[in-house]
Amino acid sequence: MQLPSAFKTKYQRLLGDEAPAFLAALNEQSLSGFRVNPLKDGLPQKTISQAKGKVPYVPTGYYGQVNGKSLDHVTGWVYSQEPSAMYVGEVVDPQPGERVLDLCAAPGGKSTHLISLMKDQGLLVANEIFRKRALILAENLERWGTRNTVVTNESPEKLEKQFPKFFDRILIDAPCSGEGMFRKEPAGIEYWNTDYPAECANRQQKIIASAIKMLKPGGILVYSTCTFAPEEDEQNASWILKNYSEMQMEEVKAYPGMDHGRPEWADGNPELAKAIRLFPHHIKGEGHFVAKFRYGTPVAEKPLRKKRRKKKHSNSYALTKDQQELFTNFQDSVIPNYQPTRLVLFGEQLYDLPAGISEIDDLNILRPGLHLGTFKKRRFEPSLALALALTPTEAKKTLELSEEQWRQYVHGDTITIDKELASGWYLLVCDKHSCGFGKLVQKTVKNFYPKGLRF
Ligand SMILES: C[S@@+](CC[C@H](N)C(=O)[O-])C[C@H]1O[C@@H](n2cnc3c(N)ncnc32)[C@H](O)[C@@H]1O
Repeated sequence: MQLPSAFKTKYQRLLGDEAPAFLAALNEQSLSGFRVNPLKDGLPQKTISQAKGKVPYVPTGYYGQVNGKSLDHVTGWVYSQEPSAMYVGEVVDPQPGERVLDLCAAPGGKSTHLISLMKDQGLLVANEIFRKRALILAENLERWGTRNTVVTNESPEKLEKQFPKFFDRILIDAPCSGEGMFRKEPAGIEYWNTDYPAECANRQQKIIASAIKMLKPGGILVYSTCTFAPEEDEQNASWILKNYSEMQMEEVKAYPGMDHGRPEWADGNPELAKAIRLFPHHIKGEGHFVAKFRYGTPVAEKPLRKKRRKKKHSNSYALTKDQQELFTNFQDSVIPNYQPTRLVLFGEQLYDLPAGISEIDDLNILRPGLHLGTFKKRRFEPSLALALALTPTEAKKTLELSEEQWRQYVHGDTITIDKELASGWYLLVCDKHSCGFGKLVQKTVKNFYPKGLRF
């Protein structure tokens, strides 16, 4: 790998004797990993059988690669994520029932991890500023099968106005100079110049300022980057401590192979050693920095009688009587135990909006919770997202597919079965993986797998 000479000189100066090992590690192969999905009803044994061991600091993490066309991947039982990046979610440590914001979330590695740790209870707002990337984020979260995640496509400045002092935890996985990913994504080297880290640091401070306004008293902010640059790492952590007297650093546990933050690379404040650094010459993974802060002390929560703003949307998202009946009929016959939190209608699309979020009018929302399906002329068509959010035991009507039939299904073919079954909607299941809905008419399963996802 051809590293810029100014980059090498910088890290020779900062790392001294360690620099040769550091620079040599950047010329080695990057490491792959994956996390398994605890929201699904079982383990992705096929993918796990090809793993190259467990990641010691992430209970759901493995070293190894995922086949993007495998049943495990397509149905969201695994997420491909670089091993160092997996530690960030563990540091955030979100709890079931909390309100959590992943402010820079696409493509969704950390969001899928956070909602798993939350056991899909509470509220995760996964935000991405760029629309194209936000669409990928929504798709990855859909595959993961989460009910309580809302995907927004907003700037941090816009969100701060909607959610003042709202979140228990916020993750800023900041857009950065990406030095830690050079060996995984060498194209990033082309953007690098000596001023780039300072430019990124400036942008990161604006994001941090917005995030702090959205933290509840006592709330947690985790700030992470995938760069080695002190300007974006310790110097930004120090900027937080200097500018926000309520923000205190919390110790991030350093597992074997992890380094502490380097106070001497900022203003010497010993608190900065509470952050951690992941260097590729010390750990099996790419470069990362993670710092954790607490915002003041918690105050007792007021009962929820505060009136935030007029609920002008309360009727605009409501279902008509006919639509309500169509959905209830589907629910009764296929998923009688599914209890929606709040049904909301966007055009013809029906969603289940998680509890805890009401301010949806003024936000650019790509996914207002779980997509349940679409109303067509006098019928309701359940979505792939709903299928992926259900375990087979949650459906009253399931249809077992062989792996070969599943391949036909994701290819868009109709499937013929040899049993006599009642016509209607079925949750399609292959080797315990819920994989979509199919409509049985006589012995033919009509294919509703989205055209854009077929392969
Ligand atoms: C490091 S990536 C996030 C990776 C993601 N957390 C994951 O684990 O998959 C940083 C994200 O920040 C977004 N971003 C860029 N500029 C931003 C800004 N000014 N405010 C908020 N997010 C921004 C990028 O588009 C990018 O998706």
